[in-house]
Amino acid sequence: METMRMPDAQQAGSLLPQPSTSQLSTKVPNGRGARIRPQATRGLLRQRSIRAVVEPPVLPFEKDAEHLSQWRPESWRQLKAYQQPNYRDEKKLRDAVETITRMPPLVFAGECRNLQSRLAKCAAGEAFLLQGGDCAESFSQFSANRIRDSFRVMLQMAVVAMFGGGVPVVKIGRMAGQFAKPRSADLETIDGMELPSYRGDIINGAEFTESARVPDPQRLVQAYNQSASTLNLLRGFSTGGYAGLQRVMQWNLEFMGKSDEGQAYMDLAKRVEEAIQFMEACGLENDTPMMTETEFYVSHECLLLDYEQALTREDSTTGLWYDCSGHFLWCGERTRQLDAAHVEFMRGIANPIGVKVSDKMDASQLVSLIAALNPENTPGRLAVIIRMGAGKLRENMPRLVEAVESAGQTVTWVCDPMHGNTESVAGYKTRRYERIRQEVEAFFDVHEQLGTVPGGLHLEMTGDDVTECLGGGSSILEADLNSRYHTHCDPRLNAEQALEMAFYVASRLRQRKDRMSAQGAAKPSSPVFM
Ligand SMILES: O=C[C@H](O)[C@H](O)COP(=O)(O)O
Ligand SMILES: C=C(OP(=O)(O)O)C(=O)O
Ligand SMILES: [Mn+2]
Repeated sequence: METMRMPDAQQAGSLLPQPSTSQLSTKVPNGRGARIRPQATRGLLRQRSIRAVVEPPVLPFEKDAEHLSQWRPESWRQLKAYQQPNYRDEKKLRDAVETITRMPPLVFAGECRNLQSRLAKCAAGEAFLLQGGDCAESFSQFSANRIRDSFRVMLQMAVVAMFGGGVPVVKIGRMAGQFAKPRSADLETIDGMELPSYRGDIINGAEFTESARVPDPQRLVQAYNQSASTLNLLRGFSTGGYAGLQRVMQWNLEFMGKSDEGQAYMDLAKRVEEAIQFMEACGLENDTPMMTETEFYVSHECLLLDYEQALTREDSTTGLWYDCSGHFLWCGERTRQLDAAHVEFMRGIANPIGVKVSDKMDASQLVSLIAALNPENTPGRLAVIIRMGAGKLRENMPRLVEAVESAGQTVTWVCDPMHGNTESVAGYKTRRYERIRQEVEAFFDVHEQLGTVPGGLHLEMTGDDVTECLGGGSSILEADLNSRYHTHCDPRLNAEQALEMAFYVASRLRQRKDRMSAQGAAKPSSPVFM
């Protein structure tokens, strides 16, 4: 049986920067490493005889096998870690980290490997990733019903995209760990009063009081416990019958039945049900896992490195390190510096990972970052999550995609249409559905023009009937924002808006599939997962 080895308790618990050791022998005294070219990428360029449009990447630290073998869960401590809290009480932090270090992993290495193979299919255009959930999970809004409702909308969206678009959908929740938030500003001012910014419930409280905003290490343990409960319920829903395809009609949420999206969903679900009945008449066994279960993975931003280190365990089967806080971790736009702590941590974990990329990224920088995070160029290992804003994507994404393609790098291209489209309206942080849809449209258009693969969609969304994003079929107006604005950080699509987006994505996936079939290039999708 597969087991996970915990990092040495003393090392994991040691919160002080480790003294320079042989681990990072290529480091030069100023903290930046020797600048050499990555072996893996050079080899690839030779093998595939692809001419790079950018100079081969130059990395701040060596990426050879020896260096990777010297990586430790605490190696990041030697580099600058952005967006970390300043804990006042080191001892309390050490205790909290030690508590989590002794806790069981939340996910297993084998699950992460399965997900990676699914994501490789997304990179190849044989499946599509749907990743969604809260901007910030919270302690106060933690409830079984909320988890169920978000899960249920994800199931509905997946059915729409699969039946409408004709491709398998890989589902990943921003759930069971999505607590830590990077912020643009360290301080927040309200009515002349200045306090430290809210950084997510794993760090401090959202209430605008001095005491709530003090980072509290005990919150790490609470976040771990809540993640464990959330994951437990999600595993129950996924495998206990709730997610069985025969229940496709029953997933419609109460309040959606009356809306246009709810009706469109019911029409589609009816057709799915008929198709299942037809297949049953043909002899399909309806009690196989394919019909009664679903695969559902969890993810969050790999931001709070004390927490991530404490859950990083060595997999006894492969000897690789997995961050067992979630199946998939991503590096945020604000913490993706090549020479800093988050990239150092993430390059050493074997989970499938992602990196957020805005229009600020330049092409050679991206090629270097990809080489650092995926030196073996393993399909499914790395998702590049583009978040540029509807206006900027058409102008800025092509040069990035072209550079990565020319370098022979395989990534899963994912669209986050949320974070580049945030605006402030009537004192609320909001996003317009139309802008979000336009960014998704631009993402599909650019891939179509370049002949590359739109691999997935990353949304901030909820199963609740919130009024946080404007527009969509449900026509949320500016005056509605204060009615059900519940998010602790960024505005989310509500269930109707999310479903509407799924119909749009399905239409683009269908067009793509038809185009590929007409060119004789479509590969049969393997229906091994839903
Ligand atoms: O979720 C992402 C970020 O944490 C969030 O967009 C930051 O918001 P801010 O710009 O208000 O700090
Ligand atoms: C912080 C987030 O995104 P980004 O890093 O793209 O701003 C997020 O996904 O919540
Ligand atoms: Mn967000």
